[in-house]
Amino acid sequence: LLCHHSFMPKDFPTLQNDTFLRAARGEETEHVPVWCMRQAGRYLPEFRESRAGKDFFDTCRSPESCCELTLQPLRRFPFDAAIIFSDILVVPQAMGMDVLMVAGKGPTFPDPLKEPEDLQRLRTAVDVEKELGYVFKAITLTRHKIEGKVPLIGFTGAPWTLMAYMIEGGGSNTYSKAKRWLYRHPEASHMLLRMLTDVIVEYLLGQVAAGAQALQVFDSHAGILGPVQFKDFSLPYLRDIARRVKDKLKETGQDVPMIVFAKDAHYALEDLSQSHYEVVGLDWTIDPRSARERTGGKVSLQGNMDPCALYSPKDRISEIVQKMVEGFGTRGYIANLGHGLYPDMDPENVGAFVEAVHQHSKLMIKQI
Ligand SMILES: Cc1c2[nH]c(c1CCC(=O)O)Cc1[nH]c(c(CCC(=O)O)c1C)Cc1[nH]c(c(CCC(=O)O)c1C)Cc1[nH]c(c(CCC(=O)O)c1C)C2
Repeated sequence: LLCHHSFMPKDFPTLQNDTFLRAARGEETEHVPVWCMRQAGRYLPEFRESRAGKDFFDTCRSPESCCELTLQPLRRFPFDAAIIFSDILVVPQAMGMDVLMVAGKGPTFPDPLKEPEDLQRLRTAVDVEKELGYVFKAITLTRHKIEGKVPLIGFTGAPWTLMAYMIEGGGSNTYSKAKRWLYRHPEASHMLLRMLTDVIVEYLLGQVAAGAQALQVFDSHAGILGPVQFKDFSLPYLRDIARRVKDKLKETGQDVPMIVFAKDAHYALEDLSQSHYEVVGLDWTIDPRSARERTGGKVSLQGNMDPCALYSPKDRISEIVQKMVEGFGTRGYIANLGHGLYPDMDPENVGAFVEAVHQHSKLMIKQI
């Protein structure tokens, strides 16, 4: 990897607001930092306009488009972090699978994995620089264009979540095709999860070399697994990713906070807090105070307002935010939603959410 990326000084602008990075490390801040999953998304009219008539994955392959879409929410709201516009499904593409974005349906694999023999169709040694270099270019460009206003987050899908899409061929209610593999083909499942893990490690290291200042791993479909299957088929790979990325970064003296978001995996909270990630992301089904107790102050927490709370009037949003911040406490806390923004949400209410986090937390921190 070193020889590919040739850690050339990229002369990035100086970071002016490191609140998000300090909170990730559990350090003191003047306010609680806040960002939203899917903050670069369809709830913004300017996003819909930029994306209009263009293929989704063509957009992902254009560093200029990714940069513009990443910056759009920052022009409207004082978010404390940006997340690079891309998608988790670029990794299966890099491994040789076709993925199309079908309007009104979502991501679709025309030829999903059906049986273990299909693993032979996947590229074994993936050259991430060749297959995913466009993401690295987007990150480097965006890191320049963000002008040091806030840190830039890179991300990946977790092995289990990507495996689920590769077998289902798209979204699903039951994920029964993918879960069938876990019960019927455990060895092939582990082989696929290992292949994904290897690509993901290189992919995340490439993102950091390109300029990502934090990394989030999305295990969006963790909740469809129970505690036993999560321990067997997801957790070991999540841990392996953090361990290998961190060990490699240490060699070059880099320290990049990592966030794990295993949606609906409340049963795994204790394990997740001891899986080498600085931050554990939470969905809205977990009570803030009990999340703190169960993670024992070992990690920072991120989350977890129900996205649908954004349908409330603004004064109600402010009350909900206040309770949430009181529940988590202001130290080692990054405010976010429990999942992504939906396309029909009112940008004004997103602004109210961000403002409420800043306002309430500033007051609370002053009183400490
Ligand atoms: C805005 C967007 C994205 N992907 C998709 C869209 C909507 C389609 C469009 O704009 O045309 C399709 C798009 N991509 C995906 C889906 C979900 C499909 C399904 O499961 O039914 C859709 C509609 C798959 C996907 N893609 C992603 C996840 C993990 C997070 C999560 O759980 O929501 C998942 C599961 C990650 C993702 N995806 C995206 C980002 C960057 C923007 C940001 O967050 O601000 C990120 C981080 C961008």
